[in-house]
Amino acid sequence: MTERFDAIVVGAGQAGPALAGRLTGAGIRVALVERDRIGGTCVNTGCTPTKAMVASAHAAHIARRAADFGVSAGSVSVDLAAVVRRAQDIAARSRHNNEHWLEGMAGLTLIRGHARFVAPKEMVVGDRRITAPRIFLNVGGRPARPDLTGIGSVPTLDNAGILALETVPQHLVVVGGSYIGVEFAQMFRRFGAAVTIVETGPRLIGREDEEISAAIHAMLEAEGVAIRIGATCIALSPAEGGVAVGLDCQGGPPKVIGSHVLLATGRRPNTDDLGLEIAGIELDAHGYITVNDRLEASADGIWALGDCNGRGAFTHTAWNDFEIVAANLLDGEDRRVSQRVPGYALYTDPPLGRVGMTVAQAKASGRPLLVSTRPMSRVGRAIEKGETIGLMQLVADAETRMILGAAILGTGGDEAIHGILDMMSAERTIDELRWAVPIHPTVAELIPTLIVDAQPV
Ligand SMILES: Cc1cc2nc3c(=O)[nH]c(=O)nc-3n(C[C@H](O)[C@H](O)[C@H](O)COP(=O)(O)OP(=O)(O)OC[C@H]3O[C@@H](n4cnc5c(N)ncnc54)[C@H](O)[C@@H]3O)c2cc1C
Ligand SMILES: NC(=O)c1ccc[n+]([C@@H]2O[C@H](COP(=O)([O-])OP(=O)(O)OC[C@H]3O[C@@H](n4cnc5c(N)ncnc54)[C@H](O)[C@@H]3O)[C@@H](O)[C@H]2O)c1
Repeated sequence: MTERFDAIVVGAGQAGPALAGRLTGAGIRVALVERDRIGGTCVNTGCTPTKAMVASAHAAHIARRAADFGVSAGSVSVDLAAVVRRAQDIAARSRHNNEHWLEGMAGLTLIRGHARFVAPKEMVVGDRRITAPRIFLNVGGRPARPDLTGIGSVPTLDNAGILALETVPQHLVVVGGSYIGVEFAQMFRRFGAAVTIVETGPRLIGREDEEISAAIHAMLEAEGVAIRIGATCIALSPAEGGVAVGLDCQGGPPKVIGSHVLLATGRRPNTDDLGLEIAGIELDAHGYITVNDRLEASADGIWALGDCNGRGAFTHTAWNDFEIVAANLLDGEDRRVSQRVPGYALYTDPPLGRVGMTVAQAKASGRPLLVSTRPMSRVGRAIEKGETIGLMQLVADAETRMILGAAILGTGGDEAIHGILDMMSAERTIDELRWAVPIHPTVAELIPTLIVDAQPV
């Protein structure tokens, strides 16, 4: 027998549960289907445990640097099992809070299992058949597994597997020098592992401006991370003491031997096992569900939210997708994903806070620009904290005076960037931001100075 609901939500990651909450609150009967752990990637194997581990790595780093601050801390050692336990406990608390909330949600039927379309508005989950006039897909993504020669012949780690390690690897080879790769590389170096990053591109985190990539490269090298850029991992094979990582590279040895290998070569959407073709739901060339500006898919009555729609790759973008869909359906609003000012942080230490365009993107747009850059070594708060690595940079349109983008790589950069992100969201000009009176001593207090110092490009 087919069970009828007013709405089906597939995936209890970052958008699904919140949407279920709003829908049930409006008297809509919802089936929420989750095949794995409530909370999805962010809570279980992404943001939450990794940022908890970044905090442990920071503690080890500061303890080693204690003498710089006139403090004696003795010798520093890291108990990885305790680090991981702490991170897993924090993730479990978050997951349990979510589970508790969903289990008590009036009007919600929580179904455990893998959902798949069998007709345009009908899905099967195990031996249950469910149908609803509206279906919301929040199915997220998973690590891409590159097609490397010999990949099946050796053990490899991904962002989930690495959270199960109990001892510090002797030598961790990180394949992929982008967001996931550099966060894990720095933290495992600080836990005491030898670390080598192997990156195909000519620089780390290639989507950022060259100055940012260069500063992060220098910071990691200064901590002892070996970096092989312009080196593509093409093969993996067993070697004495671990894994041989075969490289196609211009310079340097064609092989790196590590005790462990982390694959951080990107993510792919969970859209290949949903039966989307049966429902007439179109995908783009990379497997993301095609959506319009209101996050409606190509088939009537279907929405796609979060990482699976390719319009964002972050927890806050998944959450904003929920806000857009809920506001449009329940509050009579006309919210669109194109209204979102894109921002994110990379949690190296110090972190990179980013919003809007890079300087390279702004230059490519052909506008007249104002650009301003300040090294963190000229920021009082950073000097006082003994953390002067990094820089802050802002780019604005010289004619309209609108801020186009900014980066703050430095202590507190993930927080300070909001001073600019909020002004961009409110569509205010640099002239208005210039007259803010920020608090001293902070990193954000230099934002008006950045504006005063901006030069035409
Ligand atoms: C290591 C790492 C660190 C990260 N750090 C950050 C960070 O610091 N900040 C940040 O903003 N983002 C970060 N991200 C990205 C962030 O985790 C994702 O953008 C976010 O989780 C996306 O949420 P989502 O709801 O779209 O998908 P997910 O959280 O992936 O949730 C999708 C859910 O759908 C379920 N599902 C899939 N298919 C089906 C099906 N057919 N039937 C039933 N259930 C199904 C899955 O089991 C999963 O629970 C990180 C990611 C990784 C991997
Ligand atoms: N702080 C955050 O918000 C945060 C942190 C981690 C991850 N994430 C999310 O996770 C997503 C995925 O991150 P990611 O870093 O895995 O992917 P990515 O797509 O950003 O980068 C993958 C990197 O791997 C390299 N690569 C691919 N194949 C290779 C090979 N064979 N040899 C060497 N290098 C190779 C690519 O050149 C690229 O630099 C990000 O887009 C981001 O949204 C966010």
